[in-house]
Amino acid sequence: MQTNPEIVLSLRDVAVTYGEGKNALTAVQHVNFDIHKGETFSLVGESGSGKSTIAKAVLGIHDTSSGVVNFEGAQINGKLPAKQRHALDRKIQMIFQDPAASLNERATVDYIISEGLYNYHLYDSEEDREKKVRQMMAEVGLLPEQLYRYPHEFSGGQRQRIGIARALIMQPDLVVCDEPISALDMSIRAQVLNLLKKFQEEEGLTYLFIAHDLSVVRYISDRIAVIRHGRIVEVAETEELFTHPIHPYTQALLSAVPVPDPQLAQHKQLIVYDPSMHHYETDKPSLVEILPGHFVWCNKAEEAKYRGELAGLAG
Ligand SMILES: Nc1ncnc2c1ncn2[C@@H]1O[C@H](COP(=O)(O)OP(=O)(O)OP(=O)(O)O)[C@@H](O)[C@H]1O
Repeated sequence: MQTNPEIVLSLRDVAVTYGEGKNALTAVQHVNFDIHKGETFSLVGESGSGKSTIAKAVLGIHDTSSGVVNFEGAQINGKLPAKQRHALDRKIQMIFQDPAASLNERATVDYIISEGLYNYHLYDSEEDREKKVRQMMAEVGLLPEQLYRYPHEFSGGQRQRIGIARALIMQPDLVVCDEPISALDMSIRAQVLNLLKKFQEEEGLTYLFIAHDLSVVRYISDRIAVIRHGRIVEVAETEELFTHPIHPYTQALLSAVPVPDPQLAQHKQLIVYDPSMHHYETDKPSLVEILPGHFVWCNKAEEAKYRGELAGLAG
């Protein structure tokens, strides 16, 4: 791992609230993480845990109620000048969960993939634009004769390829992938994941990846943040998280999927979930670095317990 990687995105103590007054719901709070250039950072958690809310805060679709979102060194939450917003909307692209719902059914593939190029005048001539679109189509595995077809003429997997082409033709610095394969048939999920991986390797792309499927997250991610009830409870590099899940919630989440990993199975037997650990009255919990690069949301007593368990494991 690089010692001083470039940080593309950073969130500091971010909270997002929906609604107002007595109907207000704080969907996420105390969200802290950095994403480095070229990495895939994933948010994993159950439905309703706040994954998409974090994505919306990053994309500026929903305001934050507190905290700071920094992108390439500049703060991007709160009210931004129109020019800065416009520039950001090109640099941060999104790949959606449901390719059927996210594509304009009345537009041809040519138009859908070109739309960002039109909006940002990213071509020299009509010939240049078409060349860019055809090149992008080839890269995502679509055929030249499909250029003037409409989304309904494609399968789910092909539609997601159109969605990927539409996002990546903008040469973004960050791509937010919100459950990009969960609406697809099992048989084509790996193809689409591999396509995303291929682009990352070729272009050095940075991904904020959202999923609830742990095997997908394990396959695609460099680092993972586990979200529960709107808070990050654990952050670590992928294999570290899967071999040493520390927070009881992460352990519970991981034990719900069959992972053929003896080390993990052994670890699961050693740590027993103790509900008394969730008494937060004694002192305020925070995200504590329990192992290098491995953070867990805990208070002092829990921290001591986790460190004790790890020492026990090591000894
Ligand atoms: N527009 C909204 N208005 C009010 N509450 C909302 C809104 N969007 C989300 N929420 C609430 O915020 C919380 C977090 O939702 P969010 O969609 O971020 O979760 P998620 O982890 O992405 O879930 P899923 O995996 O189902 O997409 C939930 O309690 C949800 O009901």
